[in-house]
Amino acid sequence: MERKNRPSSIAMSPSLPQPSVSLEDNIVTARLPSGDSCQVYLYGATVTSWKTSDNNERLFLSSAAALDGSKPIRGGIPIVFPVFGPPPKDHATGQLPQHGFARNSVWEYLGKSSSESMGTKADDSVKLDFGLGSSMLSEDMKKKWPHDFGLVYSVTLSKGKLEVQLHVQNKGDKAFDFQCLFHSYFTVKDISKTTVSGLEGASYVDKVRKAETFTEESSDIPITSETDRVYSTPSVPPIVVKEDGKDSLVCTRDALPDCTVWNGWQEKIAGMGDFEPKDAWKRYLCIEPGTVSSWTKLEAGDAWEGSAIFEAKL
Ligand SMILES: O=P(O)(O)OC[C@H]1O[C@H](O)[C@H](O)[C@@H](O)[C@@H]1O
Repeated sequence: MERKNRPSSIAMSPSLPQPSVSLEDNIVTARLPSGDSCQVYLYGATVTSWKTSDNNERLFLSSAAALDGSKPIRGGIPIVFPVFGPPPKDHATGQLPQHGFARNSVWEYLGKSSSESMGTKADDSVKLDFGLGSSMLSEDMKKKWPHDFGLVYSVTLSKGKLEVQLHVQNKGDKAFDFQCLFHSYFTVKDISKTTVSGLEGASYVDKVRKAETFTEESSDIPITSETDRVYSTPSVPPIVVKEDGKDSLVCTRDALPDCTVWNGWQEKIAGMGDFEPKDAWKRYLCIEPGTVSSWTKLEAGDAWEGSAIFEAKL
């Protein structure tokens, strides 16, 4: 029957492109309408891929990286927590593995949120949250670091940018000390044409020169041999990687006063079983923002947050 005064159909606005997020085989993949994408393994909550809309892979991942949970992933952005490097034997972290347990624990995917578009424009960023708590550690690890803690790691992908943020909560009744760092491996086209600026005047511990402390004099540091330095830059200026004299990556930091600059060079990389191809030392540079030159003390019930934003320029 034909209805009188039939309401006219409501005009629908064409649906706007949204970020897509999937969880498959313990890997979270996010893609923006702009074409930017990232991939995060629940193992270590390690970001293993960050591609900008030009389809350029910004992170270096070794082709021999163990991706089966048998050891930390070589490449991408492993998370260092609660200790950087070999743990000092006389410290509460003394029994833990190199760089702690966060990079070789299985994290939980807590979900995604995207920027509010209010239906007026396409969402242009997506935030992925991952959690790790004391109850998720192996019995062995719990014994080695018997603290009640909660970590929330957020990875935010937006056009040309990747933000990583770590929230640390002390859920126990005793204070604990920690260090943390984002051990980011970036791709570079040619290490011999790569420099790092933003560190002039900073003091650094040079692990290649007997772990002695120096002051950086160069405004544009060339990487010409094995480099393994922990810079302390309390005023957190942006750190800029330049390729062929042009800015290729800018790293801005919040509450992360230190930054390691690492390239193992030919000989060191030759001895690393999970680093392939062997000539890839020419095509990667680790820029690792963190807080590692001293301990951060977290009182019972307190929380701490640190973050870094990586912006692709080229
Ligand atoms: O082999 P890993 O435990 O992953 O450590 C890889 C590198 O991490 C940091 O950058 C350290 O400063 C280096 O000394 C170390 O070689």
